[in-house]
Amino acid sequence: MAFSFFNRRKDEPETPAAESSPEANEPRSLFERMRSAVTRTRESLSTTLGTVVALTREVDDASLDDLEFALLASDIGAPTTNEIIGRLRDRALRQGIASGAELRELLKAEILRILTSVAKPVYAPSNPPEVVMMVGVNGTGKTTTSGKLAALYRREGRSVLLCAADTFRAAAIEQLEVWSQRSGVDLIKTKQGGDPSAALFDAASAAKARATEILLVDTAGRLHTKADLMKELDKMVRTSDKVVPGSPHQTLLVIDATTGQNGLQQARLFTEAAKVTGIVLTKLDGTAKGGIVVAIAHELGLPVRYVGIGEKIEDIIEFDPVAFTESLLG
Ligand SMILES: Nc1nc2c(ncn2[C@@H]2O[C@H](COP(=O)(O)OP(=O)(O)OP(=O)(O)O)[C@@H](O)[C@H]2O)c(=O)[nH]1
Repeated sequence: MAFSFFNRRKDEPETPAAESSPEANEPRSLFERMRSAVTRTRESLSTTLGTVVALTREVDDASLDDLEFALLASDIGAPTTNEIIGRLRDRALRQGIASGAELRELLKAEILRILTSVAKPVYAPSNPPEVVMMVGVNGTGKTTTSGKLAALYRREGRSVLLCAADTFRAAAIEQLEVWSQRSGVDLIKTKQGGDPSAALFDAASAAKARATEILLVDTAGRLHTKADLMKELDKMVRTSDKVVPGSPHQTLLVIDATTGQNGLQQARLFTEAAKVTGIVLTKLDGTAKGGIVVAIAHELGLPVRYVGIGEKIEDIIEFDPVAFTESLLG
């Protein structure tokens, strides 16, 4: 289990919370940060779950119906909820589960099973750079995630380069420039309205020449239905492969957790059009729809790699199925 600690760099801006509370300056464990990120989902789940799995309550059809309702309310979605409830019903009958506490443990095991079944290790290529592209619809947090990841990898001691290939949105390049300064990571860019593949060509060539370990590519927001923008994405992939054969090594689809089932639907259509290797789920901090993590794993078969838990530079954590499940139901 990767319960790692993250420290704020000295030159990063402090938050108002950090100024007012001495504990806020202490590095928090991944588990604590995950637990705080899913607070709203946990609270919403536990209102119903609390009564369903109260120690004394018997496991019957009515309690399973209540549980089904609680799971749907957290945006786990109908197909995933049905699968979980079906398996819980079987096991409750087979194993003679009589108490809510045991049912809670079974539920945790089911969620963990779904999340770990899609977890895959990421292997860096033998020759740098590893090219990682951020893709997704508008406003999900691609630029912010690129900046946060640049800082995270830097803190881990890896060399990083940023590429501003979102030449579409007016402020995207300037926004990434700010993240580049904050994280101390160089940025390769072109002008607004320029060809994103040209920026990527330059960035991949520079990363190769400098033997930079990771090249993070921020791309423009696009819908899978916009044929011209999807063609542009194809061109970027081909360009990347030409400069660094076999790349991009990772294509991370950035999804906004607050959009819940809508985000899942967008993701489904997006994965059909682009070769997505993993998910970054942003804005988990502001939503009671954290169950979407489980739906993504079950319905898309894709691992969630990172979750965004706020707007600050350190507000990103590597997704850990055990930490997530314990935070939600522990
Ligand atoms: N609370 C919270 N806000 C976030 C998180 N990630 C991103 N945001 C905010 O979401 C908004 C959109 O983020 P951007 O990074 O600009 O989104 P984008 O995907 O690059 O946008 P386009 O280029 O238009 O597609 C910004 O206000 C971010 O601060 C997160 O994990 N939590």
